Amino acid sequence: MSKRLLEVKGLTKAFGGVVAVSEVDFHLNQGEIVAVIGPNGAGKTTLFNMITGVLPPTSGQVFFDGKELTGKQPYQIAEAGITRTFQNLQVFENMSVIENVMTGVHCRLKTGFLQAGLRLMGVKKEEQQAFDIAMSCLEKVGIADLAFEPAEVLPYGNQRLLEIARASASSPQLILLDEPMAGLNPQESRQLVDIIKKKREEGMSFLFVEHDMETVMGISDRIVVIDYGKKIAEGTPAEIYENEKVIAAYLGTEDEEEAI
Ligand SMILES: Nc1ncnc2c1ncn2[C@@H]1O[C@H](COP(=O)(O)OP(=O)(O)OP(=O)(O)O)[C@@H](O)[C@H]1O
Repeated sequence: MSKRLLEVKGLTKAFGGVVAVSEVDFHLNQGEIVAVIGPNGAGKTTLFNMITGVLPPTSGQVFFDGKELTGKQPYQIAEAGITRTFQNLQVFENMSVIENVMTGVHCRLKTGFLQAGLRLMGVKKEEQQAFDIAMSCLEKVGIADLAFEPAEVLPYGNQRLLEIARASASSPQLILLDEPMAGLNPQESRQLVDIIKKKREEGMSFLFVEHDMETVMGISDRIVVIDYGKKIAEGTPAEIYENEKVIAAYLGTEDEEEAI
Protein backbone atom coordinates (compact mmCIF):
# COMPACT_ATOMS: atom_id res chain seq x y z
CA MET A 1 0.00 0.00 0.00
CA SER A 2 1.35 3.47 -0.81
CA LYS A 3 2.52 5.78 1.94
CA ARG A 4 0.18 8.39 3.39
CA LEU A 5 2.00 11.57 2.44
CA LEU A 6 -0.30 14.40 3.50
CA GLU A 7 -2.85 14.28 6.27
CA VAL A 8 -5.12 17.14 7.23
CA LYS A 9 -7.04 16.78 10.49
CA GLY A 10 -9.88 19.03 11.63
CA LEU A 11 -8.43 22.01 9.77
CA THR A 12 -10.36 25.19 10.54
CA LYS A 13 -9.92 28.86 9.67
CA ALA A 14 -12.13 31.65 10.93
CA PHE A 15 -11.80 35.22 9.70
CA GLY A 16 -13.63 37.06 12.47
CA GLY A 17 -17.17 35.69 12.25
CA VAL A 18 -16.63 33.99 8.86
CA VAL A 19 -15.60 30.35 9.17
CA ALA A 20 -13.94 29.88 5.77
CA VAL A 21 -12.80 26.29 6.47
CA SER A 22 -14.43 24.14 9.10
CA GLU A 23 -13.09 20.86 10.53
CA VAL A 24 -11.78 19.51 7.22
CA ASP A 25 -10.17 16.06 7.24
CA PHE A 26 -8.58 14.34 4.25
CA HIS A 27 -5.39 12.65 3.16
CA LEU A 28 -3.27 12.13 0.08
CA ASN A 29 -1.14 9.04 -0.59
CA GLN A 30 2.24 9.21 -2.26
CA GLY A 31 1.85 9.32 -6.05
CA GLU A 32 -1.80 10.37 -5.93
CA ILE A 33 -3.48 13.22 -7.77
CA VAL A 34 -6.21 14.61 -5.54
CA ALA A 35 -8.54 17.46 -6.51
CA VAL A 36 -10.26 19.84 -4.12
CA ILE A 37 -13.43 21.21 -5.66
CA GLY A 38 -16.36 23.32 -4.50
CA PRO A 39 -18.41 26.35 -5.48
CA ASN A 40 -16.91 29.86 -5.41
CA GLY A 41 -16.06 30.94 -1.88
CA ALA A 42 -16.21 27.36 -0.54
CA GLY A 43 -12.82 27.72 1.19
CA LYS A 44 -10.46 25.94 -1.23
CA THR A 45 -7.77 28.63 -1.42
CA THR A 46 -7.92 29.16 2.35
CA LEU A 47 -7.35 25.42 2.79
CA PHE A 48 -4.30 25.60 0.47
CA ASN A 49 -3.01 28.65 2.33
CA MET A 50 -3.12 26.77 5.63
CA ILE A 51 -1.36 23.71 4.21
CA THR A 52 1.44 25.86 2.74
CA GLY A 53 1.90 28.07 5.81
CA VAL A 54 0.58 31.27 4.23
CA LEU A 55 -2.18 31.36 6.88
CA PRO A 56 -2.02 29.87 10.39
CA PRO A 57 -5.01 27.60 11.07
CA THR A 58 -7.45 28.57 13.81
CA SER A 59 -7.41 24.90 14.80
CA GLY A 60 -6.57 21.50 13.37
CA GLN A 61 -3.36 19.90 12.16
CA VAL A 62 -1.34 19.25 9.01
CA PHE A 63 1.00 16.25 8.81
CA PHE A 64 3.39 15.62 5.95
CA ASP A 65 5.60 12.59 5.51
CA GLY A 66 5.14 11.68 9.16
CA LYS A 67 5.97 15.15 10.54
CA GLU A 68 3.64 17.81 11.86
CA LEU A 69 3.78 21.01 9.81
CA THR A 70 0.92 22.90 11.46
CA GLY A 71 1.68 26.62 11.74
CA LYS A 72 5.14 26.37 10.13
CA GLN A 73 6.42 29.15 7.87
CA PRO A 74 6.11 28.80 4.07
CA TYR A 75 9.89 28.34 3.65
CA GLN A 76 9.89 25.51 6.23
CA ILE A 77 7.03 23.84 4.39
CA ALA A 78 8.91 24.18 1.09
CA GLU A 79 11.99 22.65 2.74
CA ALA A 80 9.84 19.77 3.98
CA GLY A 81 8.91 19.00 0.36
CA ILE A 82 5.70 20.86 -0.53
CA THR A 83 5.64 23.60 -3.17
CA ARG A 84 2.75 25.39 -4.84
CA THR A 85 1.53 27.57 -7.64
CA PHE A 86 -0.94 30.40 -7.19
CA GLN A 87 -4.39 31.21 -8.55
CA ASN A 88 -2.99 34.53 -9.80
CA LEU A 89 0.32 34.04 -11.58
CA GLN A 90 3.31 34.87 -9.42
CA VAL A 91 6.34 34.95 -11.71
CA PHE A 92 9.17 37.41 -11.05
CA GLU A 93 8.67 39.62 -14.08
CA ASN A 94 12.01 41.42 -13.84
CA MET A 95 13.95 38.14 -14.02
CA SER A 96 14.64 35.87 -16.96
CA VAL A 97 12.73 32.62 -17.29
CA ILE A 98 15.66 30.51 -16.09
CA GLU A 99 16.38 32.82 -13.15
CA ASN A 100 12.78 32.36 -12.07
CA VAL A 101 13.25 28.59 -12.00
CA MET A 102 16.63 28.90 -10.27
CA THR A 103 14.91 30.62 -7.33
CA GLY A 104 13.01 27.35 -6.91
CA VAL A 105 16.19 25.25 -7.08
CA HIS A 106 17.95 27.26 -4.38
CA CYS A 107 15.71 26.01 -1.64
CA ARG A 108 17.18 22.53 -2.12
CA LEU A 109 20.89 23.40 -2.53
CA LYS A 110 23.05 23.64 0.56
CA THR A 111 25.08 26.83 0.36
CA GLY A 112 23.55 29.64 2.43
CA PHE A 113 24.43 33.34 2.30
CA LEU A 114 27.17 33.05 4.96
CA GLN A 115 28.72 30.04 3.33
CA ALA A 116 28.41 31.84 0.02
CA GLY A 117 30.78 34.55 1.32
CA LEU A 118 33.22 32.00 2.71
CA ARG A 119 33.24 29.45 -0.06
CA LEU A 120 33.10 31.13 -3.41
CA MET A 121 34.19 28.00 -5.21
CA GLY A 122 31.31 26.07 -3.72
CA VAL A 123 28.93 28.80 -4.76
CA LYS A 124 30.08 28.73 -8.36
CA LYS A 125 29.61 25.00 -8.49
CA GLU A 126 26.17 25.30 -6.96
CA GLU A 127 25.17 28.06 -9.37
CA GLN A 128 26.09 25.76 -12.24
CA GLN A 129 24.16 22.94 -10.59
CA ALA A 130 21.16 25.22 -10.10
CA PHE A 131 21.34 26.31 -13.72
CA ASP A 132 21.45 22.70 -14.96
CA ILE A 133 18.53 21.63 -12.77
CA ALA A 134 16.50 24.69 -13.82
CA MET A 135 17.19 24.01 -17.49
CA SER A 136 16.06 20.40 -17.16
CA CYS A 137 12.84 21.57 -15.43
CA LEU A 138 12.18 23.94 -18.31
CA GLU A 139 12.81 21.14 -20.80
CA LYS A 140 10.25 18.95 -19.02
CA VAL A 141 7.54 21.59 -19.42
CA GLY A 142 8.61 22.32 -23.00
CA ILE A 143 9.81 25.93 -22.71
CA ALA A 144 13.61 25.52 -22.52
CA ASP A 145 13.95 27.56 -25.72
CA LEU A 146 12.60 30.57 -23.79
CA ALA A 147 15.10 30.26 -20.91
CA PHE A 148 16.82 33.60 -21.48
CA GLU A 149 13.71 35.64 -22.27
CA PRO A 150 12.49 38.11 -19.64
CA ALA A 151 9.65 36.30 -17.83
CA GLU A 152 7.32 39.25 -18.41
CA VAL A 153 7.26 38.80 -22.20
CA LEU A 154 5.99 35.21 -21.99
CA PRO A 155 2.38 34.64 -23.04
CA TYR A 156 0.04 33.68 -20.20
CA GLY A 157 0.05 29.93 -20.93
CA ASN A 158 3.85 29.79 -20.89
CA GLN A 159 3.97 31.74 -17.63
CA ARG A 160 1.80 28.99 -16.10
CA LEU A 161 4.27 26.38 -17.36
CA LEU A 162 7.08 28.47 -15.89
CA GLU A 163 5.35 28.39 -12.51
CA ILE A 164 5.11 24.60 -12.71
CA ALA A 165 8.80 24.37 -13.65
CA ARG A 166 9.72 26.56 -10.67
CA ALA A 167 7.47 24.58 -8.30
CA SER A 168 9.12 21.32 -9.38
CA ALA A 169 12.69 22.71 -9.29
CA SER A 170 13.29 21.78 -5.65
CA SER A 171 12.19 18.18 -6.34
CA PRO A 172 9.28 18.40 -3.92
CA GLN A 173 7.27 15.33 -3.02
CA LEU A 174 4.01 17.22 -3.37
CA ILE A 175 2.94 20.15 -5.56
CA LEU A 176 -0.20 22.14 -4.83
CA LEU A 177 -1.75 23.77 -7.89
CA ASP A 178 -4.37 26.48 -7.39
CA GLU A 179 -6.56 26.56 -10.52
CA PRO A 180 -3.79 25.50 -12.91
CA MET A 181 -6.07 25.47 -15.96
CA ALA A 182 -7.46 28.99 -15.45
CA GLY A 183 -6.89 31.14 -18.53
CA LEU A 184 -5.42 28.32 -20.63
CA ASN A 185 -6.76 27.46 -24.07
CA PRO A 186 -7.76 23.81 -24.74
CA GLN A 187 -4.41 22.94 -26.30
CA GLU A 188 -2.45 24.45 -23.37
CA SER A 189 -4.74 22.63 -20.91
CA ARG A 190 -4.03 19.30 -22.62
CA GLN A 191 -0.30 20.06 -22.53
CA LEU A 192 -0.48 20.80 -18.80
CA VAL A 193 -2.48 17.63 -18.12
CA ASP A 194 0.24 15.62 -19.92
CA ILE A 195 2.96 17.31 -17.86
CA ILE A 196 1.14 16.54 -14.59
CA LYS A 197 0.63 12.90 -15.61
CA LYS A 198 4.30 12.54 -16.59
CA LYS A 199 5.47 14.04 -13.31
CA ARG A 200 3.20 11.68 -11.43
CA GLU A 201 4.83 8.75 -13.25
CA GLU A 202 8.14 10.06 -11.89
CA GLY A 203 6.70 9.79 -8.37
CA MET A 204 5.41 13.33 -7.78
CA SER A 205 2.07 13.80 -5.99
CA PHE A 206 -0.40 16.60 -6.69
CA LEU A 207 -3.16 18.32 -4.79
CA PHE A 208 -5.04 20.78 -6.94
CA VAL A 209 -7.98 23.15 -6.89
CA GLU A 210 -9.77 23.41 -10.21
CA HIS A 211 -13.08 24.57 -11.62
CA ASP A 212 -12.63 22.84 -14.99
CA MET A 213 -14.57 19.62 -14.36
CA GLU A 214 -13.25 17.85 -17.46
CA THR A 215 -9.72 18.12 -16.08
CA VAL A 216 -10.83 17.20 -12.56
CA MET A 217 -12.69 14.10 -13.71
CA GLY A 218 -9.94 13.19 -16.18
CA ILE A 219 -6.85 13.20 -13.98
CA SER A 220 -7.89 12.85 -10.34
CA ASP A 221 -7.50 9.63 -8.41
CA ARG A 222 -9.74 11.06 -5.73
CA ILE A 223 -11.76 14.22 -5.25
CA VAL A 224 -12.51 16.12 -2.04
CA VAL A 225 -15.58 18.36 -2.22
CA ILE A 226 -15.95 21.43 -0.01
CA ASP A 227 -19.04 23.57 0.39
CA TYR A 228 -19.36 26.50 2.81
CA GLY A 229 -16.01 25.47 4.35
CA LYS A 230 -17.08 21.91 5.16
CA LYS A 231 -16.11 18.68 3.43
CA ILE A 232 -19.33 17.30 1.99
CA ALA A 233 -17.94 14.38 -0.04
CA GLU A 234 -14.81 12.48 -0.95
CA GLY A 235 -14.33 9.74 -3.51
CA THR A 236 -13.30 8.66 -6.98
CA PRO A 237 -14.42 10.78 -9.94
CA ALA A 238 -17.19 8.25 -10.67
CA GLU A 239 -18.44 8.39 -7.07
CA ILE A 240 -18.37 12.20 -6.96
CA TYR A 241 -20.11 12.49 -10.31
CA GLU A 242 -23.13 10.71 -8.87
CA ASN A 243 -23.05 12.11 -5.36
CA GLU A 244 -26.32 13.86 -4.55
CA LYS A 245 -24.82 16.25 -2.01
CA VAL A 246 -22.30 17.38 -4.62
CA ILE A 247 -24.93 17.85 -7.29
CA ALA A 248 -27.02 19.85 -4.81
CA ALA A 249 -24.03 22.04 -3.83
CA TYR A 250 -23.39 22.96 -7.42
CA LEU A 251 -26.94 23.23 -8.68
CA GLY A 252 -28.94 24.04 -5.53
CA THR A 253 -31.88 21.87 -4.47
CA GLU A 254 -35.59 22.42 -4.05
CA ASP A 255 -35.13 21.96 -0.27
CA GLU A 256 -32.53 24.73 -0.23
CA GLU A 257 -34.73 27.00 -2.30
CA GLU A 258 -37.64 26.40 0.10
CA ALA A 259 -35.36 27.13 3.06
CA ILE A 260 -34.42 30.49 1.49
N1 LIG B 1 -8.37 37.20 4.36
C1 LIG B 1 -9.69 37.03 4.46
N2 LIG B 1 -10.42 37.76 5.31
C2 LIG B 1 -11.75 37.56 5.44
N3 LIG B 1 -12.45 36.64 4.74
C3 LIG B 1 -11.78 35.87 3.88
C4 LIG B 1 -10.37 36.02 3.69
N4 LIG B 1 -9.97 35.09 2.76
C5 LIG B 1 -11.08 34.42 2.40
N5 LIG B 1 -12.15 34.89 3.07
C6 LIG B 1 -13.53 34.38 2.96
O1 LIG B 1 -13.47 32.98 3.19
C7 LIG B 1 -14.36 32.28 2.32
C8 LIG B 1 -13.60 31.26 1.51
O2 LIG B 1 -12.73 31.94 0.56
P1 LIG B 1 -11.73 31.15 -0.38
O3 LIG B 1 -11.03 32.19 -1.20
O4 LIG B 1 -10.91 30.23 0.41
O5 LIG B 1 -12.74 30.34 -1.29
P2 LIG B 1 -12.47 29.54 -2.64
O6 LIG B 1 -13.20 28.26 -2.52
O7 LIG B 1 -11.01 29.47 -2.91
O8 LIG B 1 -13.18 30.48 -3.71
P3 LIG B 1 -12.90 30.63 -5.31
O9 LIG B 1 -13.30 29.36 -5.95
O10 LIG B 1 -13.84 31.76 -5.68
O11 LIG B 1 -11.46 30.99 -5.47
C9 LIG B 1 -15.06 33.35 1.48
O12 LIG B 1 -16.28 33.66 2.11
C10 LIG B 1 -14.11 34.52 1.56
O13 LIG B 1 -14.79 35.74 1.40
